[in-house]
Amino acid sequence: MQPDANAPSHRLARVAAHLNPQRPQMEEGASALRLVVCRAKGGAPGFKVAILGAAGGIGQPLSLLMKMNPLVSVLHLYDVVNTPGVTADVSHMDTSAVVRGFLGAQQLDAALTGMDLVIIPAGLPRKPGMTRDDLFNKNAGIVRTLCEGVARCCPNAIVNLISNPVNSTVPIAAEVFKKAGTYDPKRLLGVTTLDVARANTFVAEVLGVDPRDVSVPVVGGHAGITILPLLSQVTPPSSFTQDETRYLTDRIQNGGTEVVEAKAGSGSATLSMAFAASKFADACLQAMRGEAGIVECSYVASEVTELPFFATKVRLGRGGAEEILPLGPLNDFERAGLEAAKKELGESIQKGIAFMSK
Ligand SMILES: NC(=O)C1=CN([C@@H]2O[C@H](COP(=O)(O)OP(=O)(O)OC[C@H]3O[C@@H](n4cnc5c(N)ncnc54)[C@H](O)[C@@H]3O)[C@@H](O)[C@H]2O)C=CC1
Ligand SMILES: O=C([O-])CC(=O)C(=O)O
Repeated sequence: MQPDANAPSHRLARVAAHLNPQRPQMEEGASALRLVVCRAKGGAPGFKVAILGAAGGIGQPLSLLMKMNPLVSVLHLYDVVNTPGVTADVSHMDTSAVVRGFLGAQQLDAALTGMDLVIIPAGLPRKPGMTRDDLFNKNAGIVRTLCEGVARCCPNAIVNLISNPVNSTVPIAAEVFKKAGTYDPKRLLGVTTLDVARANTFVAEVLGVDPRDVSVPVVGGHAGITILPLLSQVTPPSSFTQDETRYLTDRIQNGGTEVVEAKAGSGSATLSMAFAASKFADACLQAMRGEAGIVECSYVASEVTELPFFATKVRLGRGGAEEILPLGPLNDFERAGLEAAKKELGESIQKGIAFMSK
């Protein structure tokens, strides 16, 4: 007969295991331990999600938002600093996900083992005057190390990669997974949802409508002119003057810089990014659960252009980006933008691939 983990004799042991899940021993017997592990591993319905860089500007509000997501049963928070505090704090929210913290490189594997979805906002943010590419030297190595951990410990997980420069870090992650023999292009998704959120917001402002009623496809990549909003494909169908098109395109392409300058040296977008990352992760989780018809923009391995990676709308499914949707009809302004975007994007992709062949 199964022992009852809720029996008074076992209750405190179960709580203790939650407080310190790395604890190798349980005082109250192995049978209770098995039950605890069963529940903590997702005995409750839901997915196991890890956030790498969880103590950062994005990581903290993203941890909060993922703790609120009913599709999450287990939430692992990993960083090289401050995870005990963030974990203690978030774990007091009375939502169902079980939260565990992991600190430092020696706990990376424990953080990743068994995860279904890994969200990566680890790495340096910009300061005024920097481009995203200026982050390459620091963040390329961080992304490589973390993705090596994913390949080792949860090779079937879906990865949502946020760390900049996304145009190069996604190709780096792909090379890591190829080297490890675990690469499935469908499972590696660069997060460009903030570009879409900004596009929806700025277009709604111009149209004088609620941003929740607006949907703007944003394609290409995630830096400057590689961010290409397709204003000709806005829903609800809308037309814009030339001035409006130039204003909107420029504002969407430079939305990140707008925040970096406003924060004046204290970082880049964190709150809107956590919101966007949580929206994208939720879309992935819903698709992983079998929900049909979920379409989001994402920077993925793609054959839509001659470049190996490109952001377009993708249809999400149980296995990640199951269908890459075409660009659709572009107007002259967008076609010119596409050519400029492809040139810069191609160089950023090559830089990522070259980093991994050193
Ligand atoms: N894809 C997108 O749309 C966006 C991407 N970003 C990027 O997200 C990244 C994070 O931004 P913030 O959270 O504002 O920066 P932050 O500096 O506030 O936080 C980064 C966190 O990463 C951690 N970290 C550093 N090395 C690590 C490692 N090896 N393993 C695990 N954690 C590590 C740091 O300890 C820190 O807690 C930046 O690269 C930024 O450019 C930011 C906004 C939007
Ligand atoms: O601009 C930055 O450095 C951060 C980012 O990617 C964004 O806000 O879109």
